[in-house]
This record gives sequence, structure tokens and C-alpha cells, in this order.
Amino acid sequence: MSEFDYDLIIIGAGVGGHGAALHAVSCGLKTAIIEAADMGGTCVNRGCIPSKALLAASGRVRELHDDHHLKALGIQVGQINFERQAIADHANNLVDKIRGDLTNSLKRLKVDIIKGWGKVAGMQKVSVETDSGEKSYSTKDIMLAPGSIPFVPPGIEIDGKTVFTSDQSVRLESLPDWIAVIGSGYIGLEFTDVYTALGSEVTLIEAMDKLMPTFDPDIAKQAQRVLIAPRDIETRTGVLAMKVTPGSPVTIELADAKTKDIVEVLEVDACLVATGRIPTAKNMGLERVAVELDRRGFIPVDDRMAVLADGKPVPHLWAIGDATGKMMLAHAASAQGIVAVENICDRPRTVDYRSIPAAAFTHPEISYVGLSEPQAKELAASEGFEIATARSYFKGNSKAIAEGETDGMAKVIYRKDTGEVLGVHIIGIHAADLIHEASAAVAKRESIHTLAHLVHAHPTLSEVLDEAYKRAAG
Ligand SMILES: Cc1cc2nc3c(=O)[nH]c(=O)nc-3n(C[C@H](O)[C@H](O)[C@H](O)COP(=O)(O)OP(=O)(O)OC[C@H]3O[C@@H](n4cnc5c(N)ncnc54)[C@H](O)[C@@H]3O)c2cc1C
Ligand SMILES: NC(=O)c1ccc[n+]([C@@H]2O[C@H](COP(=O)([O-])OP(=O)(O)OC[C@H]3O[C@@H](n4cnc5c(N)ncnc54)[C@H](O)[C@@H]3O)[C@@H](O)[C@H]2O)c1
Repeated sequence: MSEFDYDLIIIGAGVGGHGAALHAVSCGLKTAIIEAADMGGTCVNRGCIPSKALLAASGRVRELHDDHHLKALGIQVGQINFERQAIADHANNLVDKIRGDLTNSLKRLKVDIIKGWGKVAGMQKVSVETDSGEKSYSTKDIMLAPGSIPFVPPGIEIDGKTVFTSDQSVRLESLPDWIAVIGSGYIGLEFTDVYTALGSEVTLIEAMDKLMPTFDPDIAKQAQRVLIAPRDIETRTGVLAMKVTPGSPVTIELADAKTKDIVEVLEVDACLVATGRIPTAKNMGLERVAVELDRRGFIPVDDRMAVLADGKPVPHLWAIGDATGKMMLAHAASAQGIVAVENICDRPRTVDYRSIPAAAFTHPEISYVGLSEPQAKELAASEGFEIATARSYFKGNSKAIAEGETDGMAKVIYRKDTGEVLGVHIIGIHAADLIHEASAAVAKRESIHTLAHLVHAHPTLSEVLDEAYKRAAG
């Protein structure tokens, strides 16, 4: 008999905690998971899953409305109708199904699910505030996976009806005629795609000088041409949404991002605030083990996912997912969870963030893995090597031409001396699927000289990447 109630207690049953629990069971660990709210966390209930369901339905509407594209394929369709509530139901039903599947997968593997607010109560001790009072458990290891919530800048008032975050927009409770979207990151882009496809006019507001500041600049430029300019979207850059007041109309005071002077007041029907996310790591008892959150509230960890106190790993304490602030992505959270469990099981492993891909599920999609060109240049300058880039275009790809979907490009960034691929960026049809070949290449630190000799089936979209590798290798 073990001296502990559990081998591993995970606090937070989002995708990170769920992935970690499944891996822990496969490694023979007696595991419990604590969840204060909805099983599946953000991704399943308010993130990836409902947003992708909305993008799938609205993407079809966009396609069917594109007479020009359909005519080129020899197709004519009559009037296109959709029901907002039926599209919302598609998303809600999918959420229910995936949440049920996720919960059942834990039960089937005999992971104990404990409902309540979990806290670290000391070294190898966890307490849970449940409906029936506080419970305490001993455990060999503790893993924190508390995730994140939307960041709402000061001055912005959320009423959940006219001014809202993605927590509400995934429910698609209304289709405003005119909606302002604050933030041109992933959420801003994906919901701009949904709203414009379903007939709303969008004003996209970004504090930085350029739209999509976190994306590779060439991709942001292409996105501007393909995803923004041809659609019913007005843009404002270099302005901060300083004050947003709900109502009818919603008023938005925009200030110059540098001087903070008010430069414009917008009156719109609704406003989606998509200005980033903040960790949910407070009130978790971390002071009991002398762990301090970093300046932005994230849990400090090393690449093994051990929690750090004063820069040193705290024994038997691990943290994963959005609350670590490394890459706020569902698959990154799961990957971190698996790495943490491997380390718990004395099989040393670290997370290779460079090779974790990311995608925005717009129409067409955007994806990347590794470094952007500015990041690669910075690394090159600090380590003393040179970089080069190669591009290929969907308009030269037979499959893309056959589909009538020729917008987009792939860009490969590599070291001039060794040919090592440092980053790959794609915008175009099925970019989110196409990136995985590049992700495998980055994981193996492969050279464009090797990659240029791989054979791709013809005619496939994957030849876009093949072409970029071949151009890079000369
Ligand atoms: C609109 C939207 C779309 C997204 N789309 C994608 C996408 O397409 N692809 C992608 O990779 N990522 C996407 N993301 C990001 C993704 O949802 C997150 O990266 C992911 O959910 C992080 O998982 P996590 O396990 O770290 O945390 P979460 O999913 O946030 O789960 C944490 C859980 O912990 C619980 N919890 C917190 N504190 C405690 C406590 N003390 N005790 C008990 N329980 C606690 C919370 O209730 C929550 O259920 C999207 C996010 C949003 C908002
Ligand atoms: N497909 C996906 O993988 C996916 C989809 C949605 C969300 N996510 C994750 O969710 C996280 C949050 O997404 P997000 O889009 O909210 O954040 P983000 O950090 O990607 O983008 C936020 C944008 O808002 C701008 N901004 C901030 N405050 C502003 C203000 N007051 N006025 C004007 N602009 C302002 C920022 O400059 C930035 O460009 C991301 O980190 C992402 O990883 C992923």
C-alpha cells in the first residue's frame, strides 16, 4: 500500500489536465483530477470546439454565397438560407458531446473526478472546497492545470449581451448588423471570419501599428489581402479601445496608442473584446510552498514542467497549460502534461516549443511552426549566423487550382549555413493540416537540403511546401 491517497492529483480538468490524466494512467499512476467548473475547461466549453463548429458552418455559408467561385467550378445554387440558432445549436451540441466523451474517458480509466476548488495545502498535500465541505488528500505528485480566462482591459465594461468576450460569442446568441472586434489576434481573426460570413459588418481594432502583430509580417500582409480587404471589414490600427460602454448603441472611445488622446468615438451594435487571456493561478495555495507567480500572474516552470520557487524546482510540484504562459494552445497544454508525467515517472523529457504548430481556422486557414522572420533574425544576430527565406504560392499548385482556391503562400525560414529549418508559415486552403510535415521537420532540426528530396504525392496541396523546400535548396 502506498503512503499516499494518490500518486498524482491534477488541479484543473481542461485539455491539459485531461491529457495528463490519460497519460498518467497509462504509466500506472493512481490519479485524481479536480475541477471547479465545467469538465473540459476552456477548449471544450468556450474555446476550440464551439469556435471551430461556428467556423465550419459559417465557412460553408461563405462558400455557398461565393457565386463567382462556384460558377468557375460549373455550379449554380439557388438562394442560401441559414438559421442563426441552428448554427448555435450545432456548436452547443458538439460541446455537450465532446464534454461527455472527455468525462467518460476519465471514468473508464478509473481516474477519480473530484468537483470543487483545488488548492495546494502543503508539500504533497491538496485540499478541495467541495459542496459538502473541505476535503484533504495526500499525493506523491501535484500537477496544476488551472488554465486562463479572457483579459478585459480597464475601461471596458462587459455586459455579456452587447459587449462580450469569446466566452459569450461562442454561443452566437445574436448576429449584430455591425460589430466592433477589439484585437486582431487569433480570437479576433476567427470571429471576424464567422461574423462576416454570416452577414455582419466588422470594424477590427488593433492597438499595434499593424494588424496581426504576432504573426509573421509576410503572412499578415497576405492575410490583409485575402481575409480582410475583400470583406465587409473596416480596420483601425495604432488605436487603443480605452472605454467601451454597453447599450444600444455600444460606444467605443478609441485613443491614439502612443499619445492616449481620444481620436474617434464609434457607435456600433455590439463589441467583441479579444484582447488576450490571463492565467487563473491565484488562490491556489502556492504561497504554502513558497511559489510566487511571475509579473503577469503565470506559474513559473522549467522545460520539464517543474514549478519553480526562486528559480529552483519545487519537488513533486508540476504545472502545465495556459497558466504557464508558454504557448496558449490546447495541444501545447496536452504536450506539456505528457512531458510532466514522463518526468514524474523518472523518464526525463522536456518540451520542444519550437516544433509545436499553431493555426488560425479562418477561411483560408493560417498556420505556422517555429520562428517568424523577425524572431529568426534576432536569433541569427545573437548566435552569429545568417538566415534566408523561400516562398511558394498556392496559385502555382495544381490541386489548389482544381479547387479554385488559389489564394495563399508558404514561407520557409532557414539557416544559410546548415540549411536547418527555423520556421514555416502557411496561409491558404488546409494550411492547418499542411503544417504538420513542417512541424516534424523542425522537431528533427532537419535541413532544407534533406527536405527538398522528399517525394510528395501529385496533385496535392502538400506540394506547396515541397516547392518551397526545393526553391530554398536551389
Ligand atoms: C475562443 C477560443 C478558441 C480557441 N481555439 C483554439 C484552437 O483552435 N486550438 C488550440 O490549440 N487552442 C485554442 N484555444 C486555446 C485553448 O482553449 C487553451 O489553450 C486550452 O484550453 C488550455 O488548456 P488548459 O488545460 O491549460 O486550461 P483550461 O482549458 O482553461 O482548463 C482549466 C480548467 O481548470 C479549472 N480550474 C482552474 N482553477 C481551478 C482550481 N483551483 N480548482 C479546480 N479547478 C480549477 C477551470 O475551471 C478549467 O476548467 C482557444 C481559446 C479560445 C478562448
Ligand atoms: N486557433 C487557435 O489556436 C486559437 C484560437 C483562439 C484563441 N487561441 C488562443 O487564445 C489566446 C487569446 O487569443 P486573443 O486573440 O484574445 O489574444 P492575442 O494575444 O492573440 O491577440 C490580442 C490582440 O489584441 C490587441 N489589443 C490588446 N488590448 C487592446 C486594446 N485595448 N485595444 C486594441 N487592441 C488591443 C493586441 O495588440 C493583440 O494583437 C491566444 O494566445 C491564442 O493562443 C488560439
